[in-house]
Amino acid sequence: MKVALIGYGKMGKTIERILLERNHEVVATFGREGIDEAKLKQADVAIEFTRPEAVFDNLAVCFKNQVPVITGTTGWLAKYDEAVKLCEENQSGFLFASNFSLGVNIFFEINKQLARIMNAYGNYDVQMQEIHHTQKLDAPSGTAITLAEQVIENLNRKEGWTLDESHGKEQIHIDALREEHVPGTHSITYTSDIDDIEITHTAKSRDGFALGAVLAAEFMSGKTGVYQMKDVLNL
Ligand SMILES: NC(=O)C1=CN([C@@H]2O[C@H](COP(=O)(O)OP(=O)(O)OC[C@H]3O[C@@H](n4cnc5c(N)ncnc54)[C@H](O)[C@@H]3O)[C@@H](O)[C@H]2O)C=CC1
Ligand SMILES: O=C(O)C1=N[C@H](C(=O)O)C[C@H](O)C1
Repeated sequence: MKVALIGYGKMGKTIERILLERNHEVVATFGREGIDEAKLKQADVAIEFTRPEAVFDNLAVCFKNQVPVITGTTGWLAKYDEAVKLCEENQSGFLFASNFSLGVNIFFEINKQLARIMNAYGNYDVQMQEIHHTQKLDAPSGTAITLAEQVIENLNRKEGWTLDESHGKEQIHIDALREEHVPGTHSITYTSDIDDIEITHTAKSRDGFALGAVLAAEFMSGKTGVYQMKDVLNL
C-alpha cells in the first residue's frame, strides 16, 4: 500500500515506523508547508495527524483528489458533519477516530455496557479523568469526549459533560490533567457512599494508536464512503 502522511510529528513518525514494519511504502510526507497534490495522488490512502485548525483543509484536498483519508486529529469535531458532506459530494473515502487503539475501542464497548447497567443504580454518580502529555493542545481529549457521549447515550440521568468542577447533577465532570510524557490515560468512575467502580485504559506508548491507524488505512485503501473504527475492528 502506498501511503501519504499528512503531519509528521509524534504520530506521523510512529505511524511511518509501523507502516514500514508492515511492508507498506510512504510515498510522501507533508508538514506545515501544505500538500503537493501531484505527490498526494500517488498514494492509495492518506493518514492525517496534524492540528485542530489544519485538519479540515487537509481533508478537503484529499476528497478533491479522491484519495481515501483517515484522520485521528482531535479538537475539530464542530466541522465533522461538513467534512462528511464534502466527502460524499466528492465520492471519496473518509474515516475519523478519536482513538485508533484496539484497547481503547474495546474499552469503548465496556464503557457503554457499564453505563447501561448503572441505570438501575441511581445512588452512583459518574465522573471521568483523562491525563495526557503537556504538548497536547485540546482539552478534554477527543477520547474523553467519545467516552462521555457514550455514557450520555446509555445512562438516562446524564445529559451533558463539562470541565467545570461546579456542575449540575445531570452533567458529567471531566477532569483533564496534563503531565510530562503521558501518552494517554482515561478513567470512568462511578462513586457511591459505599464504594467506587472504576475502569481505566492506560496507553503505554503511541504504538497502539499508530497500529490502529495503519489497520484503518489498510481497510480504507480503495474504498469510498464514510466509516468508523468499529467497521475496521468488527466490534
Ligand atoms: N486518534 C488517535 O488515536 C490519536 C490522535 N492524536 C491526535 O493527533 C494529533 C497530532 O498529534 P501529534 O502527532 O502528537 O502532534 P505533533 O504536534 O507531534 O504533530 C503534529 C504535526 O502536524 C504538523 N502540521 C501542523 N499544521 C499542519 C498542516 N497544515 N498540514 C500538515 N501538517 C501540519 C506539525 O508541523 C507537526 O509536525 C492531535 O490532534 C492529537 O490529539 C494523537 C494520538 C492518537
Ligand atoms: O494528543 C494525544 O496525544 C492523544 N490524543 C487523542 C485524544 O485526544 O483522545 C488520543 C490519545 O489519547 C492521544
